[in-house]
Amino acid sequence: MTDKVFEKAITKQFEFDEEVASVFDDMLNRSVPFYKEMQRLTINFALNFLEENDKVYDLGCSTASTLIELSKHSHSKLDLIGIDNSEAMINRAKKKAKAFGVDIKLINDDLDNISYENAKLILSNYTLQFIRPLQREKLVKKIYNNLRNEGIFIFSEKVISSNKILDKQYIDEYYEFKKTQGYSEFEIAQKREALENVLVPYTEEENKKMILDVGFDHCETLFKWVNFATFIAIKK
Ligand SMILES: C[S@@+](CC[C@H](N)C(=O)[O-])C[C@H]1O[C@@H](n2cnc3c(N)ncnc32)[C@H](O)[C@@H]1O
Ligand SMILES: O=C(O)C(=O)C[C@]1(C(=O)O)C=C[C@@H](O)C=C1
Repeated sequence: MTDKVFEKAITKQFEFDEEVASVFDDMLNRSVPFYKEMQRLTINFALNFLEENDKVYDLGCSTASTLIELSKHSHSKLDLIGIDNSEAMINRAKKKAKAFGVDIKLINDDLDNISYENAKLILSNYTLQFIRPLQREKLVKKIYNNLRNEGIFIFSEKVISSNKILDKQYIDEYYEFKKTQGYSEFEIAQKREALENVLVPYTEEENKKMILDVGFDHCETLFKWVNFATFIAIKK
């Protein structure tokens, strides 16, 4: 279904509710530049590190697109677990996984309430940005603690620039992208307002610092388009 969520005047902050979930795959494809390429890279790099029966968690899995693609491309049997606190997203994820014949454990809960023990790989694309900064640091520490030695964390985030002039250019460039995807200036402005204080982006450097501060041995940028970045972090 096509995303028309912000064609009408907004009455509340952005939420991953039934209305958003029903158009989410289209929303993400049209709102995140190179989303499909980012997903392809996430999967290819993930597969380099995975072996038979490894445990893989997707934190904020939404409709389970990434886990379904990972499963389709893996030659080994993997233990796939997706977590999302939006019931509407998890319901869609369950239907999609069934339709694709993919075995994924899908859990409708807050990321705080679940242990990701013994994970070889943790994925989290465009989810940390929705976690309050204090909680975010705690969650990243938990991710580190739950990963096995030599475990991998791949995550993507909307990012800002610490340079005010460049940051304004980032935003302008991103809104130009949204226009090319068929969003009107009204829809863009409405969504911007709805996301205010809900999506809290860090700079690329702040993201890397947060990762290294909790103990990861290595963190680097795998992919970046202006204000969207994908990172890979390795635990020793
Ligand atoms: C932008 S979407 C993620 C997109 C998805 N990773 C993908 O690539 O298709 C963010 C997701 O995180 C979920 N989320 C946000 N905060 C959460 C929390 N505290 N616990 C669990 N899920 C959360 C939302 O419900 C939403 O589905
Ligand atoms: O920042 C925006 O305007 C976006 O649309 C980005 C973004 C994201 O990065 O998650 C925000 C909410 C939706 O989940 C889809 C895309």
